[in-house]
Amino acid sequence: SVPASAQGNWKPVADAVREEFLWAWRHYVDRAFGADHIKPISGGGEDFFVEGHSVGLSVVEAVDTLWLMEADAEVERAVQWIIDNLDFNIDAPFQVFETNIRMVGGLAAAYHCTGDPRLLERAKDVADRLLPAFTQSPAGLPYRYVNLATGQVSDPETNIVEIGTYIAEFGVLSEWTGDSRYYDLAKRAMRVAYDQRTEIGLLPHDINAETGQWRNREATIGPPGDSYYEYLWDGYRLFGDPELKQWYDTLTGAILSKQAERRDGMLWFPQVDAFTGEVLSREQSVLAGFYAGLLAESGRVAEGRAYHDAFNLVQDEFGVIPTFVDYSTMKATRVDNALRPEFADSALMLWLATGDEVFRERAHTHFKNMVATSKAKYGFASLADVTAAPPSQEDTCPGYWWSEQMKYYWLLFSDTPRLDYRDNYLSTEANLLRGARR
Ligand SMILES: O=C1NC[C@H](CO)[C@@H](O)[C@@H]1O
Ligand SMILES: [Ca+2]
Repeated sequence: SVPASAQGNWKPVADAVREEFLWAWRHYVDRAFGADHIKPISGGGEDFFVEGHSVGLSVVEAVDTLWLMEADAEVERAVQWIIDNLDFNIDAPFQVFETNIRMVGGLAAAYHCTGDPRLLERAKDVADRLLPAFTQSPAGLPYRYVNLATGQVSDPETNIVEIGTYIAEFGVLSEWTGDSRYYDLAKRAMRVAYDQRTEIGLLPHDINAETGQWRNREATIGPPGDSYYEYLWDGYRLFGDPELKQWYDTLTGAILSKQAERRDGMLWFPQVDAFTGEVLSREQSVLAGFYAGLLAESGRVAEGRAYHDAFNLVQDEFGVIPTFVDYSTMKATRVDNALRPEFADSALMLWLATGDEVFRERAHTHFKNMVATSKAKYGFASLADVTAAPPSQEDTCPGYWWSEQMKYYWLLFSDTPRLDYRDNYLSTEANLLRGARR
């Protein structure tokens, strides 16, 4: 039959995405409801943040996706679980960065979609429990862990992602509660890193939360550098802060001139020494794929296209993009892939920026290959080896699967009336913080 795209009719693909999501959701509800993760091969549940202390991560990550898919009875079930069970008074250290993008962001998105003030209360509650990580730090850079019950902080050996990926979630909390503390603490941490950019305008990625001193020399747009840059632009996009735009433009100018490498019309971003610009590694993390979308969103459309072209070459080569590929050899240097969503993330951003059908085609391939390789008895499984025939699965499904790629596919193919396609914002965890149309 004629492929959906040739008909210009993506509805069958949108229906397939929704069907797969609800199939996986029903198994999660039946077998692991309230667990952070389902184990999709055995049907069990597992904790993500702290052993023995699940906080319903997959429920919180799924709410806005269910809402956008108009699965309103399931939204109701998820919200009821949160109201009845979610209590953050847990005497254990939680990772500040992961708790913010997943739990603060997930609850904020659930509030944005449903308007239920009890969800905003819980987003504020868990954010307030993260604040000691910021306020206890002499340099204003958050420690990596905080005990949600006692406020005890730990681990200053951090990186620019974990000190710099808060302004979207903290910023909407400030906007929605009228308390500017959240925004101010998030921005202050970003400023510390920016003010220490090197003479060639690049940032190393590791930093000490107590002294503010750099802990390494390597610069990367992949982890653990990626969402620091993403949130500079996002803070400007969401709140119009011209200083954040100026920091983003300055650093992006340096990255494009000192950290980009062109090969056969494609663009790559090697790891380089932040002080000298010397190339240290040509390995590309699958997570770096988000950067193609960020470049396009922030007006560097040609560069965004060229970087997505590069990752599309990798997708064509491997079917599912390996966690690390060395682009000088096109060999996988890490063969697993934990259901990583970044290629689909940037496909959506590039489609929104250009309207070019090629990005829907690429995301369609990403979806088909995911179903073909990750589908297991009770849900979708991370892959241990994408180069094996067939690719081997792991008995785990990451929380971001419920928030990210299934939402990206749905928004790409469904033309849902529940999203303002012209003015919206998805966080780095794809939490919808602007653009829900109730
Ligand atoms: O920013 C992020 N980094 C890692 C995960 C997806 O790979 C997810 O938590 C989020 O997209
Ligand atoms: Ca992300």
